[in-house]
Amino acid sequence: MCHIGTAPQNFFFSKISIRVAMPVNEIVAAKQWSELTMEKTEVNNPETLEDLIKILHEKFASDSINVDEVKNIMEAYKSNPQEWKKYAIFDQYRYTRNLVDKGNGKFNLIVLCWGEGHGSSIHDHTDSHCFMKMLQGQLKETRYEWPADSTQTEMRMKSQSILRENECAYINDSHGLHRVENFSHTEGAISLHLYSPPFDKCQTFDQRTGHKNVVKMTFWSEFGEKTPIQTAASQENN
Ligand SMILES: N[C@@H](CS(=O)O)C(=O)O
Ligand SMILES: [Fe+2]
Repeated sequence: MCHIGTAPQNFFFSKISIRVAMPVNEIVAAKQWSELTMEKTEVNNPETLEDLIKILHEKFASDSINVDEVKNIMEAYKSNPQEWKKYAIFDQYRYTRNLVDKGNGKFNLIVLCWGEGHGSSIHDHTDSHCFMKMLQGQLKETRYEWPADSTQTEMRMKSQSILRENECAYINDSHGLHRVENFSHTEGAISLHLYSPPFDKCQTFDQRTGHKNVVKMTFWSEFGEKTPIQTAASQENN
């Protein structure tokens, strides 16, 4: 009985005395610690596109990245059209590539706009990481095996999947090649791609023969401003 009666009193007393005795610098340290841990939870939950870009800059500052972590961060950003609409510039004839951020030279972040029925050729990703997140609508991704050299045969399909709003897919050349298509006849689709390291050329492949070509990739707009028409860019990936 006695023990039960006195314990809370002691506890109460010691709690008060710790508070009073805690030096100011320790209180500041405790506050900073709690802010740090709060920041840690925010890392995986970017609230805005600007927030997402800031986090990506931090993650790509080091020489190695964690693919699953980046994929999770991109998925955690909940698409808000107000934040990306200035980059979403469509073309009537083919999908467009709109540069959003140059990632301190470590990555390119690009908004791709796919009109009804638009799609890419089968292509590789020039030994880079490729993250692809849906901002609006849906896209179909078809993956293919690399063709053997000097082949003349139909390319072998590996898999097909539908990417839905806010989902993020990942591919690199070791996973094979892919083609991406907006299969809707009535809606556009918009995706956010991150390539690291950045590249401006890739190889495209003929589905019937496996023959390849190197193509230059251009931006339809940069930082929300339409790029002047480039007449030399006749070979494109779309
Ligand atoms: N990798 C393509 C888009 S997609 O079809 O993955 C590009 O950057 O143009
Ligand atoms: Fe691609």
